[in-house]
Amino acid sequence: MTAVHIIGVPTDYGQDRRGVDMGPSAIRYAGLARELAAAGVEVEDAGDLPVPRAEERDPDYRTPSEGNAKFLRETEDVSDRLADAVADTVADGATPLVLGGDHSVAIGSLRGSARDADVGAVWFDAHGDYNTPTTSPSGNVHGMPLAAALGHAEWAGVEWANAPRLREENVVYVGLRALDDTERAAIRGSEMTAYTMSDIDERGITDVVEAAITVAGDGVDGVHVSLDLDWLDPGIAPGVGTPVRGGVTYREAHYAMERVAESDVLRSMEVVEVNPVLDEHNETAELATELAASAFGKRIL
Ligand SMILES: NC(=[NH2+])NCCC[C@H](N)C(=O)O
Ligand SMILES: [Mn+2]
Ligand SMILES: [Mn+2]
Repeated sequence: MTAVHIIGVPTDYGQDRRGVDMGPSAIRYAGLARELAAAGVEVEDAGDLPVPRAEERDPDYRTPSEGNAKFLRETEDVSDRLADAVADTVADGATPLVLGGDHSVAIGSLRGSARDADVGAVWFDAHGDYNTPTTSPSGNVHGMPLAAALGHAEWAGVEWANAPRLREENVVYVGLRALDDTERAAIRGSEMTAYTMSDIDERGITDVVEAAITVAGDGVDGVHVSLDLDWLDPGIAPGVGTPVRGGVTYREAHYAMERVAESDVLRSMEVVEVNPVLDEHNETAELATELAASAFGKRIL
């Protein structure tokens, strides 16, 4: 029986809209533990990592070399603690399910997951999250975690942010549709594999997800799945801070998560960017809960 440990990370340091720190509560309230148990996994809720409120901190405390990256010191602190929690969970033989918070939590998840093993990653997101403190148009670290983990450009050698055993060759995007110009160029120049929404239109979700899991899992010990709720169409997932029209449908999303479960390569997972302040009747949190259950083996029949 798969054991899943839930780790809440109520952080909103990575972007400008308050409320995403309530994501872990909203997802739990939507019945996450019950849904996972129904999917046949043994669930343990490890609670939330303590995260000081952003209002008590100074976003601009940084050295000039850190460029345009807000709350970088706070993000370092959260990432360090999350990396330890994720690595310890994996060492215990369980699968960590990290609840964001914004997508900056991926820095800690990836670093922890790739501490003692080679890992790949599938990034289900509208965005590339491949900015650096100097290329970022917003200064928001939630637009940077993949570049941080891979040590791209100014992120190279930033020890707390790099995932030691994650290689570009094993990183795959699914569902991209909103990239900044410098970010687009960087992704093109990288060894990562990127499937856009057009690829899903053309090839279908079945084909794209199959290919993504194969590439991410090639020659590694396990795969990290990063699920940003803005991957879905905002019509069904309105509770996100940076919505982009033209996302995947309810069934496409479930199918993708069902394939994740079947592939049996999942080492760690995170569900991020649920913002209850922007949500409608908790429907985005409910969707996040359902999708996590599918990723951990919930089946229709
Ligand atoms: N995880 C996210 N929702 N990321 C959105 C990033 C948006 C934009 N590319 C930025 O860097 O600011
Ligand atoms: Mn996104
Ligand atoms: Mn993202």
